[in-house]
Amino acid sequence: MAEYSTLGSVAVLQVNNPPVNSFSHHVRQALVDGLERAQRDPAVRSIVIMGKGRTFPAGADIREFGSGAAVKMPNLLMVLQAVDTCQKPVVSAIHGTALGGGFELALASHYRLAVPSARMGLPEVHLGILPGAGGTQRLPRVVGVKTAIQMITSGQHIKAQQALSLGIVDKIVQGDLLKEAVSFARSVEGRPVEDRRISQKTVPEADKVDEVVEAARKTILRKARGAIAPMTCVQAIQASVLPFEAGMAREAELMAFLMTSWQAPAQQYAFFSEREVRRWSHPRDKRINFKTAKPRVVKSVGVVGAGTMGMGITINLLQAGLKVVMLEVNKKQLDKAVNTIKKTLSQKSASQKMSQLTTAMDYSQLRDVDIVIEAVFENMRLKKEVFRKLDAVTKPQTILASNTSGLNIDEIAAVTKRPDKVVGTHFFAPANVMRLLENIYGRQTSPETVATAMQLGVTIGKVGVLVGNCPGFVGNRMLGSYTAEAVFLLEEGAEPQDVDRAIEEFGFPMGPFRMGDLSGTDIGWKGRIAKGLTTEHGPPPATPALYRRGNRYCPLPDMLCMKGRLGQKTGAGWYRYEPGSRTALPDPVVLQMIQDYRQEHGFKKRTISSQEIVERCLYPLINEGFHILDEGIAARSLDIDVIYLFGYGWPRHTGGPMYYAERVIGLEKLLCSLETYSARYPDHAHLQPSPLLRNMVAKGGSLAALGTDSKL
Ligand SMILES: CC(C)(COP(=O)(O)OP(=O)(O)OC[C@H]1O[C@@H](n2cnc3c(N)ncnc32)[C@H](O)[C@@H]1OP(=O)(O)O)[C@@H](O)C(=O)NCCC(=O)NCCSC(=O)C[C@@H](O)CCCCCCCCCCCCC(=O)O
Ligand SMILES: NC(=O)c1ccc[n+]([C@@H]2O[C@H](COP(=O)([O-])OP(=O)(O)OC[C@H]3O[C@@H](n4cnc5c(N)ncnc54)[C@H](O)[C@@H]3O)[C@@H](O)[C@H]2O)c1
Repeated sequence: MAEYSTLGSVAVLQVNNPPVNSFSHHVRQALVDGLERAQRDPAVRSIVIMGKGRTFPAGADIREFGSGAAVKMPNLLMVLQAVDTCQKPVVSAIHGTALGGGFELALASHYRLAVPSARMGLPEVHLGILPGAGGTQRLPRVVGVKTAIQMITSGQHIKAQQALSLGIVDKIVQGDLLKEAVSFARSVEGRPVEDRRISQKTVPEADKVDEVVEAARKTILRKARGAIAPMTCVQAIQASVLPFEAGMAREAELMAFLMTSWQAPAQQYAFFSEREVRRWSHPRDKRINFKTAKPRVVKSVGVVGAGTMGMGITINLLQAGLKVVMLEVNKKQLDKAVNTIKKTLSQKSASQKMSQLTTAMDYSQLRDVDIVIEAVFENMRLKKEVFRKLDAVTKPQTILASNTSGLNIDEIAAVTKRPDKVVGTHFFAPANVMRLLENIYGRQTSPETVATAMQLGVTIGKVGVLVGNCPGFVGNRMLGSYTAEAVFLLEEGAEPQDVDRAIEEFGFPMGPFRMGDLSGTDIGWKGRIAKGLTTEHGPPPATPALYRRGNRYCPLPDMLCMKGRLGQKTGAGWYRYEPGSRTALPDPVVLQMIQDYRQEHGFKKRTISSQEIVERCLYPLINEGFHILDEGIAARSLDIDVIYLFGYGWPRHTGGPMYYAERVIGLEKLLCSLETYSARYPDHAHLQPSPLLRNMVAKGGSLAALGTDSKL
């Protein structure tokens, strides 16, 4: 609702709809009623609108979309029209976050005040829509088309001070917001409101709009990669040079187009799923769930191994204000890590944050930490050795976590006397940037240990997802079938750039081969050597070239590594790189290597369409997701989607692999395609449809109903 009160001549409308004061139908109704009442009351000479509790309204109530409630009268457009055309000055007083429709309400008001900590913006693009309550028409009238495009297509929040410099906010007020807003409202009473209406202004430098739009179009099309909302936002902004009513009509038309697209519900699902993963639970052990399991307090963390991951994890922990003891066996590496950490921490707080860091080469220095995160080489023998040491030196209550990318957590836990306190905390590179934290419980991990790992994720600003233990866990296990199929496509005729292009057009920031070059082609190679699938010099003796343990195997990635082509770090991988450049250039050497290989093994080169590339790479990945759900490794399909959205660059506008499978491809079609491909390639095990997928197609039922994500 919106609470109505008066303070002398000022009517105050306080939106009260926790948690974020979104514009649910009852709020809209109360605002319209409140405005009418204030208009009617001769004693009222000005109006203040603000949010109660933590924030100014954060926009439309997203849960109303698709339910019919968003269009129930009065809709948000009508509320804002009432504000804009009000004959008495309306002042929006902003604290917290004025987002989407909330910010649009502020723009429809005649004056805007903000506290210094307030932030504002139009993040609708992340929900697959546009600011459809006049945001695309009013914002350019204040800041110009260029800045409006930048703000709206990025969805970025700006701070109060920046809003002031852009002319969005009239004044930043210190102290009590209500008191300040009422005093400001009194000061403008009796002044004409006509020239305060943004809707009546014209867009600055309107004659340059087409030029600005054309420049923006190129960048956006390159960045948006299949998402339709960003460019549609630009089209709406372009219409802001028209008379206001005509621009609003264009905005409404484009909003309707987006609202009825398949991408908007996918992005809204992604928004809620990101939040839903906080309500984690073990699919079978009732004690392990977010409601009852209590975390231990973590103030200090040990990080073992100061390589790529240990360094990133340490930066992340320091940024969150935690104390860190970083241990490394190699002194040179330790010094290098300290230097990198210092450089990465922001100048302003570097020295304070660095004072929280202790470096160590002796394990006994870890004795007092609350949790240790191990990030040494991916080698089971070494991990066991490290965990034995950690078990011996740390306090009995210290939690021992491993950042392994996929080794068995139970096997690691078994070498300690505290298997209940052992957990997987799988960070993604670069660990201080990537938002995902895949937390893995083992057979004996206690509820308290799981809760502590999940809470640590919250403390350090990660999106934490809880999963079970299996080789590769959820993310890397699914990725295995994707990368395997990508190299099979090379055998048949595709070139690395064909595969990458198709996957990037689908929406990934990078295809599998460019990605491989970035992370280092030797990561997978070392893993395959450790598993005995290959050796540094080729296949193990007496091994058929194209099979391993009865499964189809493509040795091309091993051959690449044997040539010393380890990716960007060696200047050559699947592509070649000019010195100092990260641009992937197709390399005739690699293409010849692939061609020779095809000839040697009797593969006939054929042209492979982008559609086949996408299906052959993504369908087995999704199929593995079904196996994972079937085994209870992921509790819900949304957990898998969030892992892929935040850890693997899966395009957000498709909702994530499982959402995409069910709502965009359709399970029946997915099954049918997998059946076709597995009939064509009977020895590609990952193309065999999962029993769960078959079952769901046969019996019906939704992915959401398998888990607890019934709210979505
Ligand atoms: C606000 C935040 C920054 C707060 O972050 P914080 O981390 O503090 O908290 P959480 O993110 O955890 O959120 C807490 C809690 O609140 C839920 N929530 C947040 N925002 C909303 C919201 N806007 N609506 C509903 N629920 C919300 C969140 O899910 C959490 O609850 P949970 O149970 O999940 O844990 C941060 O939350 C944030 O960034 N929020 C989103 C802000 C945003 O994106 N705002 C824009 C919303 S869209 C909008 O405003 C559209 C308008 O521009 C235009 C509307 C025009 C309408 C025109 C007429 C109708 C035409 C439409 C046709 C419809 C078709 C149809 O329906 O059929
Ligand atoms: N690099 C990635 O992209 C990535 C992503 C996710 C997870 N991981 C996992 O993180 C772990 C670390 O990977 P990385 O890429 O940071 O490796 P890295 O080779 O960059 O660093 C490992 C560090 O561990 C140190 N070390 C070795 N033995 C040690 C010991 N006994 N005690 C203390 N330090 C020791 C090494 O000197 C080295 O600096 C691995 O398990 C890996 O699978 C890596």
